[in-house]
Amino acid sequence: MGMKLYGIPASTCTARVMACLYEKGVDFELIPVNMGAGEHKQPAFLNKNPFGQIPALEDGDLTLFESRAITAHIAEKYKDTSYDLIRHKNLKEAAQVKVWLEVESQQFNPPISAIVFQCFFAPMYGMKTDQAVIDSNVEKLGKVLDVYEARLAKSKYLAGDFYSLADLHHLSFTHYLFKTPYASVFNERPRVKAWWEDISSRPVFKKISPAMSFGEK
Ligand SMILES: N[C@@H](CCC(=O)N[C@@H](CSO)C(=O)NCC(=O)O)C(=O)O
Repeated sequence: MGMKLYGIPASTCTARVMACLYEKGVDFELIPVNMGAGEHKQPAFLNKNPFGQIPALEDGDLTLFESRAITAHIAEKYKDTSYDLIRHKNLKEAAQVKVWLEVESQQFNPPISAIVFQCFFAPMYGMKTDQAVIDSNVEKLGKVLDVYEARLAKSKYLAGDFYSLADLHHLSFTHYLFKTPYASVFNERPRVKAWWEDISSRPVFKKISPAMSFGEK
């Protein structure tokens, strides 16, 4: 029985897992969760993720949640299949992948998720967009991307001269950022812009990006 991924393709964190599954060529069944009906807060789903958030993954008798833990499991389980996302044969390269995986989660994700929330979810939930929150997080994201700009002067990708899970983890939120008026935070940094164009030109991104939309123009 194949893997079951619970979530929706428009969700950044579900799309992060789908990108990893596609990159590894692993079959899976996507089981939609009806967020509008609050299905993710019902007992059946809370049994899969006690925090009541999508995605969750069932891999045989293993049930996982947290998208980055799920992708790490997939990348490890299928490390000898298709493209090596975690450089498991080279301890130093693998260590750099671990660093930049954390950088995405700890430094990049907080500001970019705040901007995406304000631009997409606040209006959707009938909340007023807080421009001050956007402005401060665009500035914060800019400082993070200044570090990326310097890093990408030394290596083609974040963890080294190889595409890795660390780059892949950036795909879904950045896709949404480019739908906001704040794409300049990427485009005004030439190496970051070139890096984004490179990683978003991979077939995987073409598979996940069409569904990532909340009905915006
Ligand atoms: N750290 C977790 C975040 C999951 C998350 O925010 N999921 C969102 C949808 S993705 O934008 C979600 O389920 N939101 C509904 C809610 O939080 O109630 C992960 O990486 O899996």
